[in-house]
Amino acid sequence: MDSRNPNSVFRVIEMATEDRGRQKPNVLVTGTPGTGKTTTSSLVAEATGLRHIEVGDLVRRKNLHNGWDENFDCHVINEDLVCDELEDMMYEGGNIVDYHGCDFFPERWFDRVVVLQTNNSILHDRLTSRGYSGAKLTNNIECEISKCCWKRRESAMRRTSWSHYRVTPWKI
Ligand SMILES: Nc1ncnc2c1ncn2[C@@H]1O[C@H](COP(=O)(O)OP(=O)(O)O)[C@@H](O)[C@H]1O
Repeated sequence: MDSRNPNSVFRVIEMATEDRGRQKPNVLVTGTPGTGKTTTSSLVAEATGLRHIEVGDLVRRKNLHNGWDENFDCHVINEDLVCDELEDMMYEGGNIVDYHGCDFFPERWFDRVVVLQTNNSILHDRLTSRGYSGAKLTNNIECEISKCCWKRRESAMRRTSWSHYRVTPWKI
């Protein structure tokens, strides 16, 4: 998917609105860090008026975590606090939730799940330039190669319709 192309952007939303009775759809955008979730979600949100919820940012701003993981250089997310924080917004509908995991979200929240992937060497460069190294870098690249996010979607969101996109990097 070219995330700057309005046709492919709107296709995701059209498919979501068809699926359930909510007035506005809730879409989960998942994939390994660096695959383009935040970039794509914010473009879709801008084009559609849906609310973009970047879960990592929400966790930092609202302290929805159990401290800092020194090994992986990230917060240890408190899944219960995150779900409590999101529940009312998800009930209302009209959200694009952007997170690399999906297995702790209630499946009833979502009308569509979108899994993003990108080329592994591009992903490696993006994560390196983001400062990832050592186990954190290896872990994420291995996760992408073994399609972890895809598999998690399969087991955690098995009844929800879904799309998989290999995001085409735009030329700079
Ligand atoms: N389609 C794209 N083409 C080129 N660069 C992209 C594309 N999507 C994302 N990027 C770049 O890749 C990097 C990671 O994107 P980001 O949206 O932050 O990924 P994620 O949210 O999955 O961690 C950013 O520097 C972003 O500008």
